[in-house]
Amino acid sequence: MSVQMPVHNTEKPTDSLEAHVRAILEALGEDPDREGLENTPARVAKAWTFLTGGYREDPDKIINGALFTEDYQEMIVEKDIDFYSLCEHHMLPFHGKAHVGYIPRKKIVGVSKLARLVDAYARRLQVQERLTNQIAHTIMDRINPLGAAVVMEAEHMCMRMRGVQKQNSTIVTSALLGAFRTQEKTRAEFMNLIRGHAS
Ligand SMILES: Nc1nc2c(ncn2[C@@H]2O[C@H](COP(=O)(O)OP(=O)(O)OP(=O)(O)O)[C@@H](O)[C@H]2O)c(=O)[nH]1
Ligand SMILES: [Zn+2]
Repeated sequence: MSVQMPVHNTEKPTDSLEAHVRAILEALGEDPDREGLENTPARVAKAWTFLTGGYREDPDKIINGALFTEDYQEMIVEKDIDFYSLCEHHMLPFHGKAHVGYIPRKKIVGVSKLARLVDAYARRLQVQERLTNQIAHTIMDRINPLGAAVVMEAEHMCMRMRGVQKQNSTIVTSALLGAFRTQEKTRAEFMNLIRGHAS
C-alpha cells in the first residue's frame, strides 16, 4: 500500500505568520493594537510554529537514532500516547490517544521514539486516517518488524465546536500491517492489550 509521506520543511514560519495573524484580527473587526491583543500575533505565531513542529522533524531519523539488536520476538505495545493534531479541513485541533504495537524481527526501538514518532506526524495538518497510516508504515519500513499496528482514538473539535456539533463522538482509526493483518490471534492480542487486558 502506498502512503502519502509529507514534505520535510525546515523553515520556521513564525515571522511570516505574525503578519497574517494581525490581518485575521483586523478581519474579525478587532483592534490589533489594543493592549490585550498587542502581543497576540507574536504569541499565536509561536504557538502555531510549535503545533506544526512536525514539519521540521524527520520521522526516519527519530527511529534510526535508537535501534537496538535484541533477540525478542514478542509483541511490544505502547498504549495511551496522548497526541494533538490539526485537521487539514478546518485547521482545528483533534486530539486523543494513540496505541502503537510491533513484533520485532531483529531490532527493537527505544520506547520514547514511538511517542516521538506519533508527535512528528501529529504536529502537522492532517486527517486521522493518514496520520494512523504514516505511523504504522514508518515503523514497518524503519524497524522491519514482523508486523506493526496503530489504533488512534480522537475527538475532533470541528465536529464539536461547530458544524455537526456532536459532543460525544470519537473517531477510531487503525492500521494493521504484517502479522497484525494476516493473523487473527495476533490482532486479537493487540486489541486486548490496548483495552487493558493482560492476555
Ligand atoms: N475522514 C476524515 N474527515 C475529517 C477529518 N477531520 C475533519 N474531517 C471532515 O472533513 C469534512 C470536510 O467536509 P466539507 O463538507 O468540505 O466541510 P464542512 O462544510 O465544514 O463540513 P461540516 O464539518 O459537516 O460542517 C467534514 O466532514 C469533517 O468532519 C479526518 O481526520 N478524517
Ligand atoms: Zn475539521
